[in-house]
Amino acid sequence: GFSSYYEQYHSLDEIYFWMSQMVRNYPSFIQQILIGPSSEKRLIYVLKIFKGTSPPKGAVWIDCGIHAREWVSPAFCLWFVQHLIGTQDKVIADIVNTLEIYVLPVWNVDGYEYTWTTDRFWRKNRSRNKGSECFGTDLNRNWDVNWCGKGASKDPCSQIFCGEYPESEPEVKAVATFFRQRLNHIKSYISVHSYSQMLLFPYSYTTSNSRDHAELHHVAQKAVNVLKSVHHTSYTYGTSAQTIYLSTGCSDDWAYDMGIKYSFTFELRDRGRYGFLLPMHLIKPTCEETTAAIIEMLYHIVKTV
Ligand SMILES: NCCCCC[C@@H](C[SeH])C(=O)O
Ligand SMILES: [Zn+2]
Ligand SMILES: [Zn+2]
Repeated sequence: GFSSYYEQYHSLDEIYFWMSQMVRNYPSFIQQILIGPSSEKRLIYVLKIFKGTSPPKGAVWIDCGIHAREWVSPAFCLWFVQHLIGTQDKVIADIVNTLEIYVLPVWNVDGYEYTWTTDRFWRKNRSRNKGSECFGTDLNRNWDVNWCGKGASKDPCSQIFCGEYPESEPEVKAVATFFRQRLNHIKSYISVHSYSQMLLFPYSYTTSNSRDHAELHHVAQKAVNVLKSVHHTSYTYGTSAQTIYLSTGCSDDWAYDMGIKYSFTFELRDRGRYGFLLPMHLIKPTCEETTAAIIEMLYHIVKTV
């Protein structure tokens, strides 16, 4: 049937144009924030969405496209922004009138472009590695939290190369700086990946539970139940190390240890039938169920501020 703009994958240039159009069409609700350059000097933009008339009580952060080949992730961020702006839903109104929503539609801009031009299965960024023919660092292993321990690699040719040192990558430095400038303002960190159908929360670097395990487990359980109610999609959920694998230098563990309690990572559809090549016709159901889950989480969070 008719496939709208939001049921297709879009190139980096199309997404830059989309961002400029959203800011032009909704200047009172959406602002574009330049957070820094990528290693190939492309620009990384965050959209800030807020509809409140009184000052916000806090902010939440959602990033997409940290891993280049996970195309449904940026597709979700575009869908989610459109949904926040386009619906009159009371729950959403409550959220966007109370919290600022920061959305980073494509984090790994160089890698994403590379998957459109050269290698559909590229994961890392495209920075040069000294003394190696291999390019790229895994932006989800480059954070200053148990950096380069188990579940990361010091081999520049590895898909999980941790980088030369913590925050060595401009894409990571840009987001880390953004967070350090807003630490007590940002209440939640949500990172959107694919694929596996999982909702994960700290820790990745240890199988131990965090001090907020009970609450994070409760929020994840409710979110997964809401997600399932939309199209019967089953998700597993739990701490990363207990649910998927041990990994160090991850963005969500870093955010949590910086004091951002509500720190989550989504692995969207599917479970391997299509994997990273999720067909266009599955973008809509995937985004509908994920939006419902995240709205449920934000509704929980907005009641705590
Ligand atoms: N700490 C992040 C949750 C566990 C790993 C997530 C996946 C997404 Se592709 C990874 O970065 O390997
Ligand atoms: Zn990923
Ligand atoms: Zn993944």
